Amino acid sequence: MKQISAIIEQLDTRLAGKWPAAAGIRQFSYSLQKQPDTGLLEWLAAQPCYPKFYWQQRDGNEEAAVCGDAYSFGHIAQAQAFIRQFPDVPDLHIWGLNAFNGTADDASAANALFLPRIELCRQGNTWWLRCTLFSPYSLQDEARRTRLFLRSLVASRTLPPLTSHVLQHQHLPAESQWKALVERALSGIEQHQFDKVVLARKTTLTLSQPLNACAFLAASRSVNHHCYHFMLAFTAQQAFLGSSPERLFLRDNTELYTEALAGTVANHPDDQQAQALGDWLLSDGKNQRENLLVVDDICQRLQGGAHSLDVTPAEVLRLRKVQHLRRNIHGELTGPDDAGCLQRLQPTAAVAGLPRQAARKFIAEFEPFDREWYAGSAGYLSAEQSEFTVALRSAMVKGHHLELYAGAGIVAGSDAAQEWLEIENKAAGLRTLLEEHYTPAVQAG
Ligand SMILES: C=C(O[C@@H]1C=C(C(=O)O)C=C[C@H]1O)C(=O)O
Ligand SMILES: [Mg+2]
Repeated sequence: MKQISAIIEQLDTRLAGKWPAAAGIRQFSYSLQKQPDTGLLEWLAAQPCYPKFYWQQRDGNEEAAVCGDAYSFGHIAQAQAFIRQFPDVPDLHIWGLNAFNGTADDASAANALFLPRIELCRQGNTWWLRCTLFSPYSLQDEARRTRLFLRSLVASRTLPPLTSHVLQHQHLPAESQWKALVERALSGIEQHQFDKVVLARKTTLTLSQPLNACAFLAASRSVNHHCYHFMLAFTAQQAFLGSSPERLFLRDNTELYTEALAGTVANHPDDQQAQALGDWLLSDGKNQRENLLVVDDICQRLQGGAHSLDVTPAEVLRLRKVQHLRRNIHGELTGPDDAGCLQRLQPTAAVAGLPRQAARKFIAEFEPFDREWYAGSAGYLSAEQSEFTVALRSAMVKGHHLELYAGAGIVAGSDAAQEWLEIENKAAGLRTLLEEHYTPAVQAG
């Protein structure tokens, strides 16, 4: 990464100049003349600073590795207000995670959004490095701190192979509790407390060695196609990561792109068999209901915030372990308001249920663990464009432990055993990277 070290040297020289001992913000951008020698994830893996965040858009064209926090935000409304304060710095990007419960109105919500000191980005075949200085007190002090930070950056290394293997696993809820929970949800549906509730499971894997989160994400990225790949490393031992197929929203000025991704069947390595499963999915009443409830929820939630909503017919999205029903939703926003979009859309009925409040109450009361980052969102916001993925097919790395999350939408007609298989298949997207021979049973259909 010679180019990167050359840019860092240039930056250092710039920062060594005279800076006002007053509040301020500055941004410097450098384009890379050619493709860096190693990937952005490899570069990020080597950096000894936290937090650090990685993101790759699901079409594979946009990638970012960002680190060092120039400023952090507990709520997207604060992040948005910050960006609006500086219209003369149009490229301010704030990256990170919103927790599942992170859209509560109180601004004390503990989300993990930050304005990075360094961003290394790619769009198609164009790479650039951006450095941001911000201080509410003294740019002079901040320039000095940033120079120290730049000196802590190191060259990329190749990622270590994945050598951890699984010693044991523990499901929460266990299969018998899951069945009881699904029955309880079905009686809530029968009694008209709600139409849909999404129930999830946390599986703790005990590993033979601590897991390198970047190497794990790289392994996932190489096989789990058509997904967003994201990781927030909090410390050297703790990181939340995932490979999710689901867009929460993309905002391009006032254009809004979102989707209803719900309804699931297993995938099959054989194309014909996969197609037969996909055809079954398209015609299955329970899965169509699951998906249409998400469309209803999103359209209701966007009322007053967006108009000219357009919903495409259902299509099948084929992933490595599962296939889903997807309907794309496009609308025109009344204004470029990311905090408003998040508030309206997170959590959608694809990960919570419908009506939202009743479903959330059921989850809070009966799900036997705290979702934390799972089913929240991961991505970025900026003045012009913002995008968040739903933080599914995700896991928390905690040294020797990996906590894997997976959930399924329960609607009238759901069967507890089938829904268990569905979450096994969803969790398999990450789990099989450590247990090659782990094969959840193929779902009926
Ligand atoms: C809740 C999850 O996935 C969601 C639930 C789905 C379903 O029940 O069919 C499908 C896609 C996702 O919206 C998960 O992966 O954990
Ligand atoms: Mg489902």
